[in-house]
Amino acid sequence: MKKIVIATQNKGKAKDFEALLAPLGYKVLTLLDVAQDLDVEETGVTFEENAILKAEAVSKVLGIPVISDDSGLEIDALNGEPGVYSARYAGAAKSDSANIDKVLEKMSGVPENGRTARFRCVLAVAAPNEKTETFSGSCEGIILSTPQGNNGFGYDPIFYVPAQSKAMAELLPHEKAAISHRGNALRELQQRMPKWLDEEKQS
Ligand SMILES: O=c1nc[nH]c2c1ncn2[C@H]1C[C@H](O)[C@@H](COP(=O)(O)OP(=O)(O)OP(=O)(O)O)O1
Ligand SMILES: [Mg+2]
Repeated sequence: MKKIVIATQNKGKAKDFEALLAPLGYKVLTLLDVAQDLDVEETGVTFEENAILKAEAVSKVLGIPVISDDSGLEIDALNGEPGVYSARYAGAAKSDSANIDKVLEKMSGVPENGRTARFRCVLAVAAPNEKTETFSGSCEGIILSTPQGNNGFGYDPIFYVPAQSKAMAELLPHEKAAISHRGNALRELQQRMPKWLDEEKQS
């Protein structure tokens, strides 16, 4: 089976990537499997910058091609917050439930037609001696006023997907994969697969 390393410490992302890549015949490994303490500081101010920082740092340390994911939630009523700060919105401890509470508090009193938002995902593909490439995807939704559903991770319980008439956290992994920002970015990557990544398929 082909193996691919995703440069992430996030278990929720790992599950999303498994749902996306297992059907394509890839075994997904993450930093949780191969380099638990490899933590890259996210000093960029855009998803692209942070995705590139993570992919290049991890590819350099491991000496192999990797894909990184930098993603987050943009809420129109909050001028695009939490954006690139989504993981750290309620503090450095990176708590999903504290982040959700902070969003719900800031959005209290905002009527339904003003609760538009989107998830964004930028994937960066880096390899030793190759030019790093990025791919992006988004997914439109509405911020709920109470959490719904137990699947997924992060802000999924407060992100309503009109196209599915469900919260993201109510979708099954393959249903999320079909419509998510991460799925859309990965499909973009597949369309413009860097040759050297395609050739890298390990057995
Ligand atoms: O599908 C998603 N469903 C719900 N929430 C999501 C999703 N995708 C990103 N998000 C939120 C979670 C986290 O608060 C932030 C990502 O931050 P981000 O820095 O990219 O990831 P992270 O620090 O958790 O892991 P890592 O950097 O090791 O990949 O956006
Ligand atoms: Mg991060």
